[in-house]
Amino acid sequence: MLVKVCGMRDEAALAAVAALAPDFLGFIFAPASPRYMEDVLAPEQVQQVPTSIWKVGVFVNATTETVLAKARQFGLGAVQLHGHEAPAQCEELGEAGLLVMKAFSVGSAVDFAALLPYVPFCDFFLFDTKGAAPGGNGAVFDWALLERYDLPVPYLLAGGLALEHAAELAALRLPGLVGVDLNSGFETAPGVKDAHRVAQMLQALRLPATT
Ligand SMILES: O=C(O)c1ccccc1N[C@@H]1O[C@H](COP(=O)(O)O)[C@@H](O)[C@H]1O
Repeated sequence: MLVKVCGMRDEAALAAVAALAPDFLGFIFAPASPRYMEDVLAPEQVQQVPTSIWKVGVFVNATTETVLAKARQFGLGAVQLHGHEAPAQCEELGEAGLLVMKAFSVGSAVDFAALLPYVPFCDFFLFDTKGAAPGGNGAVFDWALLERYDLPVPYLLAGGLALEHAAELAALRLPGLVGVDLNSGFETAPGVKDAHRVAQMLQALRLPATT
C-alpha cells in the first residue's frame, strides 16, 4: 500500500516524517488552506527531502503556469489537482514531466463516467470526502462506493483517515486501490504532523497481508 502524508508545513515534523520514508509527501499551495506552506517553508527546505520520496504540490484551481513555476521553484515531481481542473490541464502538466494525481470529491455517490476524460492524462486518481473546503475536511466517506470502480487509473483513498482506521485499511480490498493519503487525522495542529502516529500507521499498512 502506497502512503502519502500531506499538508507538511512544519520544519521539524517534515524532517521526522521524511525519515519514515513515506512514498509521497504533500505540500499545500492553496492559500486558503490552514496547511498552506509557502509562508513558512522555503523552497530549499522542500528540495532537501530525499529524492526517494515523491514531493507532491497540492493545488486548487491554479493555472498551469503557476503550477509549473511552483514545481520548478520547490523541486516538485508530482502534482495533486484538488479543484475543478480540466483533463486538458492534467495533460499539459503530464507533458511537462510531472506525475499527475487528480482528486475527486465523493458525496453519496460516485459518477465514474465523469472521470473517463481524465483517464489518459492521470497517473493516479484520489478520492476524498466532499465537504465545505476543497480538501482537508477530516471526514470519511463510504468506501463501499468504490467497489464498482473499473477504470484503469490506480487511486489513493483520502478523507479523514486516522490511526483508528489502520486495521480496516490494511485489510481493505477495493478495485484500483493502491494507497492512502494521511492528513488532518495525523496532526497536533494544522500542518504539524505527529510522526509517531504516522509511524504506527505505516507499520500497520506495510505489514504483509495475511489473507
Ligand atoms: O489539507 C488541506 O488543507 C487541503 C486544502 C486544499 C486541498 C486539499 C487539501 N488536503 C487534501 O485533502 C484530502 C483529505 O484530507 P483529510 O484527511 O480529510 O484532512 C487529502 O488528500 C489532502 O491531500
